[in-house]
Amino acid sequence: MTKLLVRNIEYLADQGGVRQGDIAIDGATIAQIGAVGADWRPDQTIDGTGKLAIPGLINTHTHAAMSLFRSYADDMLLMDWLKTRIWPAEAKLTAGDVYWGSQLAIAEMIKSGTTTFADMYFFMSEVAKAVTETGIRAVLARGMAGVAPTAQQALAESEALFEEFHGSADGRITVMLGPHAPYTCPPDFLTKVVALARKLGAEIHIHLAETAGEVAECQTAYGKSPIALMDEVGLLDCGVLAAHCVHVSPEDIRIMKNKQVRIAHNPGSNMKLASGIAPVPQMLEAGLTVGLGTDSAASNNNLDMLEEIRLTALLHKMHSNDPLAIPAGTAVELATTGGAEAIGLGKITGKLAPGYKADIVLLDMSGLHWYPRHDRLSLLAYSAAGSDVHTVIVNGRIVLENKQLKTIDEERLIYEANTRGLRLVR
Ligand SMILES: N[C@@H](CCSC[C@H]1O[C@@H](n2cnc3c(=O)[nH]cnc32)[C@H](O)[C@@H]1O)C(=O)O
Ligand SMILES: [Zn+2]
Repeated sequence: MTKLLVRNIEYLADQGGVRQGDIAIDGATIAQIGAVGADWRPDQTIDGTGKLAIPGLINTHTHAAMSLFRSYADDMLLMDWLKTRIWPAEAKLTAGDVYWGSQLAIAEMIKSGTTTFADMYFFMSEVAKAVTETGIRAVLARGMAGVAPTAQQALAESEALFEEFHGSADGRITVMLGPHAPYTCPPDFLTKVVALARKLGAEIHIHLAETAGEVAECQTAYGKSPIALMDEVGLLDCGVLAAHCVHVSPEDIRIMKNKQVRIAHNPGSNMKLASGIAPVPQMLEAGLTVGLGTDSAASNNNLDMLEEIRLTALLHKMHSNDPLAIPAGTAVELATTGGAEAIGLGKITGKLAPGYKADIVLLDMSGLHWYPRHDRLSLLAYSAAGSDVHTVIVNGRIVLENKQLKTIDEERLIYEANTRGLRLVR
């Protein structure tokens, strides 16, 4: 097993605050942090001078391969965007497109400090292949629309994905079930999803209460909010990662707390699609687990989690008319520990602490926007940019070194992604 030493670095301590010290990595795991003794004999040493080590950021909700649709259809309403532009283009996707689109997203995520992402899409074995090859960590779900004739096939594919990839790639891949949303999955289909989740012991990743229209439609059709409807079909008993939850009532929040639903908050996507503002301060106050996500590059339009941290802090201050809402430290926590808990990996990633997986990002603090250094946490939340990311370690393996991708051929990737993206919308 390879032993690494990150020497003389400032790091975001598990106990809070920023400290100075060394990080010893043994294989995939953080062995020591703080003062590492001279008896630690590393195979490789990384000089941490002038850098800030943070836990790898967790992108709790995306559709990686949709990066192929970046800049194709902007400035539209969600339903119009999905129905007239995105779904027709997605109908032409091939397995190869999903592989290269996912690689494009993974490359962008690694370069901006994300070490784990939760994905919902199709051709998921291609995504698993890209994850396996590139070294990133991921929680994968085969997106399912519950309408005939594809519904049954989507369930079968989800089961096969779970059997083949859950726990694979040295444990870097986790598989969930991915019913797309209440408006694409009727209750009788969701009942089948619940049965499959129980059989496999799989958790669920779903879009919930994203727009006011979705909630109104659900009320009309079922006399219930999407959250209450999901509770009724038993979905919330499976362990749920719920994307958006923008339009939720205090009663919905109570149900979610009761059923320990974890939320993926996507401020960039919600703002761009004008979906609304999720009541994140109220969710946190109620004790809910909240992580941050980018959603896809087609509704964001990048996958930079440092931007989502900043947007989260700014959006909720503005919305609540309270500059004390979501302070810097909270926003960073949501993107690290909160995100890890949201995707069910809170025991292995999201923290720099002994025993946790070595999912570590080193930020280069030499840029002008890192001076003066009154408060590193403030600099991280409000001033840092994805382009400051210098080194990325996932599961103990260096995947970005001196801003260069170690597991991805960037030139080939750009060619494939560009030609494939343009072909899809021709
Ligand atoms: N509809 C697919 C499976 C869904 S995959 C995930 C889906 O989420 C869609 N998507 C992307 N962004 C959003 C969003 O913000 N809200 C709802 N759906 C989205 C995306 O286009 C993709 O179709 C099927 O036929 O099996
Ligand atoms: Zn989404």
